[in-house]
Amino acid sequence: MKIAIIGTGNLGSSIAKGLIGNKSFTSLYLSDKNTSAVVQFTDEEYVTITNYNKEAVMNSDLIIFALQPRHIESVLKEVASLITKKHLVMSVAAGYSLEKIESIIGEDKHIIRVMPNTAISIGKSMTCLSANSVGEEKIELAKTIFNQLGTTMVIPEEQLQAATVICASGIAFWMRLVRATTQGAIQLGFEAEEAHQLALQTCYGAASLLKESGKHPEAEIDRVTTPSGCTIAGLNEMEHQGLSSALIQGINASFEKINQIKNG
Ligand SMILES: NC(=O)C1=CN([C@@H]2O[C@H](COP(=O)(O)OP(=O)(O)OC[C@H]3O[C@@H](n4cnc5c(N)ncnc54)[C@H](OP(=O)(O)O)[C@@H]3O)[C@@H](O)[C@H]2O)C=CC1
Ligand SMILES: O=C(O)[C@@H]1CCC=N1
Repeated sequence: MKIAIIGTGNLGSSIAKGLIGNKSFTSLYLSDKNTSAVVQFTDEEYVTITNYNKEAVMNSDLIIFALQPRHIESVLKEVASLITKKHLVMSVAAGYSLEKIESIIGEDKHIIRVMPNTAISIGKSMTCLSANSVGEEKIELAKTIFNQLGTTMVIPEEQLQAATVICASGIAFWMRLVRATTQGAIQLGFEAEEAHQLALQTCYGAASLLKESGKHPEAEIDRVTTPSGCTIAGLNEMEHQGLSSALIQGINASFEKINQIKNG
């Protein structure tokens, strides 16, 4: 498959890294005003780095627009005349609807909104997908591509904002929890690097345990909380301080914000 990524910033370069790691393309165009985030891929086979969005579109079948909401409209207009019914167009822009994309490139085009997270660079993204009606024909192809870079879920477009908060912003929320645990461990006497390793492997173990056992988190928590022990003392204090409530309120604030993000 001939793929182009237009916009190679934080997410575009992460998608590029994941695709290159998988060698899942016949050619890959990486196009940006400033290509510094992908200069490391200059010598990769079948990869072309360019400043010309039109060149990338003309040489590709699948075009992934990885631009900020305030930039995507002008870039879509720039390349609209080159996009045909043969192309599959994907957008990762948060809050930028299928309807808006259709209004620029035409509703007869295959369009899929894709919401990955930065773990796509290492093939561990949770990626949500929503297609326009024509794009439904290509949803299996999209799943095949992104299943190689993690796990996918096809959802209605109305849920894509919520999925962005839980999965795309969510990776930052989890990282903050790892960081806070590290800070706690340092206070208990570990060196910073040791503290980081302890927090990270424990977080990885918790996620892996839930994934592999299929159990509810509380069932696993019950196996850890010795009666009158230190775990329940810590958990209850965290809840007295509002841990679950803070997380849920943060998720709600993030959701309110994403619903305000417009293309401007
Ligand atoms: N970062 C993340 O984890 C996630 C981001 N998203 C969404 O992905 C999109 C991209 O986010 P992110 O990668 O963080 O943003 P970045 O700003 O890091 O990347 C966007 C890139 O597009 C470039 N660009 C701007 N205008 C043009 C143009 N006319 N032609 C070519 N390239 C251009 C920017 O260049 P310059 O900097 O010079 O303007 C920049 O390098 C956003 O819509 C965001 O909502 C979705 C999920 C996760
Ligand atoms: O913070 C943002 O707005 C973007 C969308 C999700 C992740 N980054």
